[in-house]
Amino acid sequence: MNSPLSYVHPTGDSAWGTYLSQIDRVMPYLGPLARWAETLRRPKRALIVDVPIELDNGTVAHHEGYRVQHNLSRGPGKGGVRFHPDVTLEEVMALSAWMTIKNAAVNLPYGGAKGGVRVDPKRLSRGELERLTRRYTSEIGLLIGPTKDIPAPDVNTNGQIMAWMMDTYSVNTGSTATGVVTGKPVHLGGSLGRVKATGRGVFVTGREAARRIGLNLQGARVAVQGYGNVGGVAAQLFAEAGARLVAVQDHSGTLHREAGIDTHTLAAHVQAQGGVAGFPGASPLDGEAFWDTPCDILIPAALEGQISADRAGRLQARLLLEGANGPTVPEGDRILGERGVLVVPDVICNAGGVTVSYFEWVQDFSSFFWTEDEINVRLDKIMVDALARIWDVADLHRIPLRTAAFAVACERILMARQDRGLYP
Ligand SMILES: NC(=O)C1=CN([C@@H]2O[C@H](COP(=O)(O)OP(=O)(O)OC[C@H]3O[C@@H](n4cnc5c(N)ncnc54)[C@H](OP(=O)(O)O)[C@@H]3O)[C@@H](O)[C@H]2O)C=CC1
Ligand SMILES: O=C(O)CCC(=O)C(=O)O
Repeated sequence: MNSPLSYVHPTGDSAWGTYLSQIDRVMPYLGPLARWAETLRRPKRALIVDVPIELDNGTVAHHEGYRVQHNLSRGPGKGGVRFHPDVTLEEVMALSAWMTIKNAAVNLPYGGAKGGVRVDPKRLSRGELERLTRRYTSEIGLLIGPTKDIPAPDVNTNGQIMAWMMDTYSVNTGSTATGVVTGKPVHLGGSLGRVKATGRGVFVTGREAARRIGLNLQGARVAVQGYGNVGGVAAQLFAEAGARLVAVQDHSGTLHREAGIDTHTLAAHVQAQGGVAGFPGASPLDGEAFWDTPCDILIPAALEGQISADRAGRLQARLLLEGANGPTVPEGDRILGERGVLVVPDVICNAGGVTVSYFEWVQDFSSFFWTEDEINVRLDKIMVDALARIWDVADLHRIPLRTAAFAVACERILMARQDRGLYP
């Protein structure tokens, strides 16, 4: 293929390269729908925006922001917004594509989208963060809307940022548009259960996978990379089920305690100190040694590309639950398969967040709100049923769960593409 667009031929283990290799692997299972598969290799549209803000010291700083709508065949775009100093267009493209696959894998009526701003939010004051969020929202206002594309939290974004996004969009359009973002505070049209939903989904898929391979959660050793929204909640739910957190890592440090780390005290420490480093209830460990820690379940819940070929060859777990998006590079994935490590892939494992985002969006449209129990029961059922369907396809073709999840999702996406046709 001869294309001036660099995204068609990414290099190395970039997130977009990882995604494209996952598409390559699903091709033999698409039958006649393979005719439409090229559409999955190209984002439908990508917007790059300049986000200027006045800093507290009076200077003006410019930040690059993105919103990518990878595919809208099954419904409006849906996916989070990331604030991180390493965010790139190519990374947001990959994250938006994984949203397309994820939303279809759990059968939500959405396409896939994602956004990001290249900024270190930890260096901004609250006022600077609010100005950045509002300006970014206005800039991507061309694309977003309750029936067009609905952002949500991702790394370094939260309910407060969603509240500012909702307010900015509402002011700009002269309406109260609660349905323009999900992951909002509950008193502003948010849903009960959304904050914990991604970690809960990781736990539910992990519980089901463990049951199927005969791994008892009682006493199981869990290692978690990233103790934020996803990793922190998943660790707490596994601990409540009788497992013990033996190792944890974030940017600030790595901790180990064979007898188990108290997940609630650690969460309070992270909240107060900004990271796991210095937590008195465990011993510090060298960062790379995290990947050699004896454990039964490993949960990468930080960023992409963490499980390299080398780490895949060393890690000790029987079960790998991808809380993060894209944590495993293709060669790492191949090695894990050879070593018999069961990988529950991101596109199903961390789909609990977007599932409860969908519940939030539905509740906003009807202005009728559900109880937390109703939400958790429905979430559990959707995750269990989606995993069961993917497991059946994996068994049928003797393929990894990731390829099976892509097969289920791509069939739904490409059927929609085929039936809608190409021309307006
Ligand atoms: N929030 C959601 O609903 C969803 C999130 N996800 C995915 O889950 C992952 C985590 O997101 P979320 O929990 O929301 O983000 P948070 O910002 O809440 O937490 C991210 C965590 O990852 C840690 N981290 C970041 N970089 C590194 C690194 N290089 N090494 C070790 N730890 C690191 C952070 O530590 P530190 O603060 O020290 O940098 C922090 O503990 C992402 O891949 C995200 O896309 C997927 C589905 C939904
Ligand atoms: O809740 C959502 O809409 C999207 C969450 C997200 O960004 C993700 O699943 O990666």
